[in-house]
Amino acid sequence: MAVVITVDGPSGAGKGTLCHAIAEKLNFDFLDSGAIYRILALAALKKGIDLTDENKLAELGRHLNVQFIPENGEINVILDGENVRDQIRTAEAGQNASKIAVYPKVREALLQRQRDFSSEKGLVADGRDMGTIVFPNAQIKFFLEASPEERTKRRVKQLQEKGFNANFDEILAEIKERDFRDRNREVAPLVPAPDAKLLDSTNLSIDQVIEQALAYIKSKL
Ligand SMILES: Nc1ncnc2c1ncn2[C@@H]1O[C@H](COP(=O)(O)OP(=O)(O)OP(=O)(O)O)[C@@H](O)[C@H]1O
Ligand SMILES: Nc1ccn([C@@H]2O[C@H](COP(=O)(O)O)[C@@H](O)[C@H]2O)c(=O)n1
Repeated sequence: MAVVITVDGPSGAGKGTLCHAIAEKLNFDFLDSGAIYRILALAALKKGIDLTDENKLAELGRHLNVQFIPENGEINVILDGENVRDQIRTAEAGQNASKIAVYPKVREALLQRQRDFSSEKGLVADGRDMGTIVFPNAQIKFFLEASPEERTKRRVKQLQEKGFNANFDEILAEIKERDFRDRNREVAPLVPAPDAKLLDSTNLSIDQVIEQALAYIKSKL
């Protein structure tokens, strides 16, 4: 049976960083499920669909014309022929993704698209409901946490390194708002799967998180 490793947790906990490291180490495929919600929100705005129109969003989600094309270590995201890789990475795109992610019909419309990433090669899946809803039978599950303040510090650093201005208080408020929405929605809220290994990265370096995760994977596989 194809191996699936899930990594769920709040924004900025380090899920993407950990998933890339696991995928590289084990030569697994990688699913960035958050990108799919970001793409759908962007596609809706481009088509003039209101981000509160659940039925139209779900319809668009079922027919989303998107390809992920690797190039020079990056993944280009081609939506209706346009590379939207950078457009989906803004803070606004993250907030819009989290707004449409509350709708059950939207989540249902995107479910199979995410499951289709499962492959014989093995898959590491990054998201909010990977271990609870999308891949409930995954062999290995992680729930990666960090305090909101630490996650804000990381985001500020990340933005400053890219040459953007970053205000700590504003980013902390955005992170808390997104956390609240993700943890309290009625469908597929952000919660650890009962069988997930909890990792708190607040006081761990990237290398320490990767080391602990790989040791756990080795003990399970
Ligand atoms: N343990 C860590 N210590 C310090 N910085 C970290 C750690 N883990 C990740 N980072 C840094 O924090 C930032 C956010 O990490 P990452 O993008 O992996 O988080 P994420 O959980 O995938 O966030 P999102 O869900 O919003 O995509 C990156 O700049 C990354 O290098
Ligand atoms: N499995 C998932 C993944 C993401 N979301 C929602 O999308 C937002 C953006 O996710 P990022 O990981 O790219 O930051 C996120 O805040 C969630 O609302 C989701 O619901 N389920």
